[in-house]
Amino acid sequence: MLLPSKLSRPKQLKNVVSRARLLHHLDEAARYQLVLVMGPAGYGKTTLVAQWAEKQDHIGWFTIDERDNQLDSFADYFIEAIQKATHGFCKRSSSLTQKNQYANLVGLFSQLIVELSQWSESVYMVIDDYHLIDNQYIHEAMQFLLKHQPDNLTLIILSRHLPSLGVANLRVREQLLEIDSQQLSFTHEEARQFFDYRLCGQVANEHSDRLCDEVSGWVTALQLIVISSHQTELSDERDGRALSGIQANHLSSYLNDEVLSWVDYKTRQFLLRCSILHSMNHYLINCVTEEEFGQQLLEHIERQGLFVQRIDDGEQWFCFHPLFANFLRQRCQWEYPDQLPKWHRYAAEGWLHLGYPSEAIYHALASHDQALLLSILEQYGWSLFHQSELQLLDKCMQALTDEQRMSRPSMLLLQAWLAQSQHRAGEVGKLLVDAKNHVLELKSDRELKGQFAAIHAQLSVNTGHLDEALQLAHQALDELNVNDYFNRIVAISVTAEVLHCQGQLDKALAMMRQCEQMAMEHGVFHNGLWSLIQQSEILIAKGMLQQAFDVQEQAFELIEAQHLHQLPLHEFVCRLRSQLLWSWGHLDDAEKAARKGLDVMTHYPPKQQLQCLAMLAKCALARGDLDNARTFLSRCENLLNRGDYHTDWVTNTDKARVIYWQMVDDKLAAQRWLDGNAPDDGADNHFLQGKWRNIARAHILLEQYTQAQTILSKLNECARQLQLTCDINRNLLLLNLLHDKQGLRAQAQDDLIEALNLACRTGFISHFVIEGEVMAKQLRQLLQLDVLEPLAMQRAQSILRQINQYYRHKFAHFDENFVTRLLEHPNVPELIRISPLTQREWQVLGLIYSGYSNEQIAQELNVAATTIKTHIRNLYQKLDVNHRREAVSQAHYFLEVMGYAS
Ligand SMILES: Nc1ncnc2c1ncn2[C@@H]1O[C@H](COP(=O)(O)OP(=O)(O)OP(=O)(O)O)[C@@H](O)[C@H]1O
Repeated sequence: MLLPSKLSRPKQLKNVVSRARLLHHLDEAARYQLVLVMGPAGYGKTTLVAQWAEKQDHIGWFTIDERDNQLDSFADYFIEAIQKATHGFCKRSSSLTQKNQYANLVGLFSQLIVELSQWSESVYMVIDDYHLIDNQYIHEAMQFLLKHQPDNLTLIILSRHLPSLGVANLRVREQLLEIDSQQLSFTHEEARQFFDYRLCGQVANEHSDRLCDEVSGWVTALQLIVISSHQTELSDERDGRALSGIQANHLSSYLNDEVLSWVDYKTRQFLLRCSILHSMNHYLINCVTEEEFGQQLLEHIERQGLFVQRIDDGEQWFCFHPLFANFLRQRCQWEYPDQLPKWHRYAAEGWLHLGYPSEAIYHALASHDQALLLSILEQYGWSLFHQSELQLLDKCMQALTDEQRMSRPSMLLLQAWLAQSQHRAGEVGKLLVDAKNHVLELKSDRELKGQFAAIHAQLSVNTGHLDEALQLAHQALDELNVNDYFNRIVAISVTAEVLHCQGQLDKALAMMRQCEQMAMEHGVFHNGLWSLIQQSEILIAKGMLQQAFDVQEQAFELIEAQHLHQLPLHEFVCRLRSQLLWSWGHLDDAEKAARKGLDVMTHYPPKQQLQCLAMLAKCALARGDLDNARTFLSRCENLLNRGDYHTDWVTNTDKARVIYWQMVDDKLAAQRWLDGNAPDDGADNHFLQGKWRNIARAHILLEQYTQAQTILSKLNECARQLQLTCDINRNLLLLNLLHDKQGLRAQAQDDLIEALNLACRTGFISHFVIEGEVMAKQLRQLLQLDVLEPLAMQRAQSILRQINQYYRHKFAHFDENFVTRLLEHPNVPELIRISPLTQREWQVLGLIYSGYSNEQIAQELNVAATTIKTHIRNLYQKLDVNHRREAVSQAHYFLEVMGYAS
């Protein structure tokens, strides 16, 4: 009695993803003798072929189980499937099987071949799960069939591993069509569709793509993700992130039942041991498994469809499917906890032999063999540092004891540089004290003293101790070996930084270029990147923004070429790029660069996000988007309260805060901030200039004009003396604000004209835009007076355009906050309080005041012109005015009452 289910193709599930690229491939099947669809468990073989089979007329289907290793069972099902495909045409073969009248399978197939060759149509015979066949007679009979089969027959075999069917020969004769696991893997597009069908569009595309990559396109894993998401009852707030974890027990049971329980003891041991390797070649396999023929065993495993993937064209390197590897590693941990350290040690030694220290370290850490770890670090620690393996090295340091580190000055130095490169200044200071107290050689070993002096110099310049930094840098250069390029470059670069801070920009720039050249020549790319960053800063200070942009490009290229993406310095470049783009008014791109900086910092403590968050706040401010600016600034303030920062970091953040307070007229916050701010002496560099400017802006907001005037005059004098062009440009804008507030129109106008002329060199836009309507009003006047040079005029027009685009209608004067305060003001007419304008009407009033026509207002607010007319009619009524001019003067009055218009 034959089971019908084994003879019919599986019913298609609902919502099957149609895989056109593979179906198209299968459409070629008739031209081949054999189609082999091969891939590990659950890769979608059956579903694919069943989907294709749906449209075929003459197709037989035979799903194998273990019992079909018996010849008569195999024969019965095979012939019956052919009968179904040919509508009972092969009567003789069928009768032979029914009566069991054939000597052997080859004999039966001979008869079948004769009968089939008389059938006029193409016929397909699908055999699913062929990997379950281990009877050699069946393989031989199948080979016989393949050799003699008539042209109209195509066998389609689905198997988890390579069947013993003489496939190589068919391949050479171009009689084999293959679909392998790589082709069967779901593409991003297919995975998106898969999730769409099952979770109704709840998974964002990027998330679906990431999941697809994580499971290497293995559809069963995608299925398990969906099942897990149902079971964790995410229905209400089902979101992509919650789907990330496949329930481990589902996956384990699947892999255990479908894969591991089928393999023999030796293979199982081999798999478990190899699983500790994230990638492997024959040498590593032999090391870890202590087998001589590891590679052959692995290839055997690959043929069995045990989730082994080749990862290079040279076919030397393999890895397990990531989920299978995790599963095996977990098993290994449970079953062989005592053996694991030893196996990891073998792996570490193997990787070292092959010259891959970072892989070796990973295994040395897992083996808990500190002696091994130390010896690897002593040999390769510095080269790994220069290759930016900072996090791995940090882990190593944590794994060593204090004594182990103290007794080796080079370890201590390495640890200090690790902390330095990741902005952990406090830790660097502590390590330097430890070195001084505990490292005996430090007193006598000149070279070592020089190395410690170099890092100490770097720490000193970062913490603003310029004299000390300079003295230490000189000491280092004096004591260091001439070949110690890394430390010599540090010492020179510190000297250049000091010069930069002292305002000696040309000298600083030349020295930084020298550092860059040395760094590139000797392959110390961190330092190369650092000197590019510094050059960019100096060029910006000199007002040469385009050159700074080009240097930043070089920095990005270096990051790309030397894979420095994870380095905190990468964030520095992104942030500088963001600042520059912000200055030029390219706010979308500035925002993108800042977000990229945040991405770089994902793996570092949140503290280090401060600068990029401040940049995002500045982008929001330039757009007049106060809500968003507030959100970013709150995050900044949380971070500021939690740690100490470099002055520059605080200054940049404070800049955004003070501008925000100016925009929302928060005098209290400004006063509080001013009270807690102890200013430094001098303003020889852009850090200090920026710090003073923040203070001056706060004074202006608080109407303490004399203090502001004193600060700004000094700042500008110093900036002019040192030719800090960008700072002069910024100072002029603040002077303009101050003079405007003081009613000193002529002076304000002179400041603005000079600022605009300078902006033709610096390219500044946003510095003007953030001053909002006060700036717009003055620019309009200047344009009307026609006193600007052509280039300055163009700049003024672009600034005006941006203020109009981002800012004017959202201008703080007419936002909700402003209106609330206005209505509380005693000088506001009673009529406005009794029948106040709606928020929209205030907005329209703001635009009328800013000189917009009705059509322009309609465009700006994206409504019909007739709607605007209604708003205007209503607001005229509420303000008790009869025409536009009166409305403008009423608006002007409100602004005046609140201290804005002059
Ligand atoms: N095109 C598809 N669309 C949607 N789901 C699919 C698709 N292909 C496969 N699946 C899902 O993946 C699971 C495994 O697929 P399938 O049984 O076809 O794999 P297989 O490679 O034949 O597995 P085995 O090695 O166990 O025979 C199926 O249960 C199905 O839910």
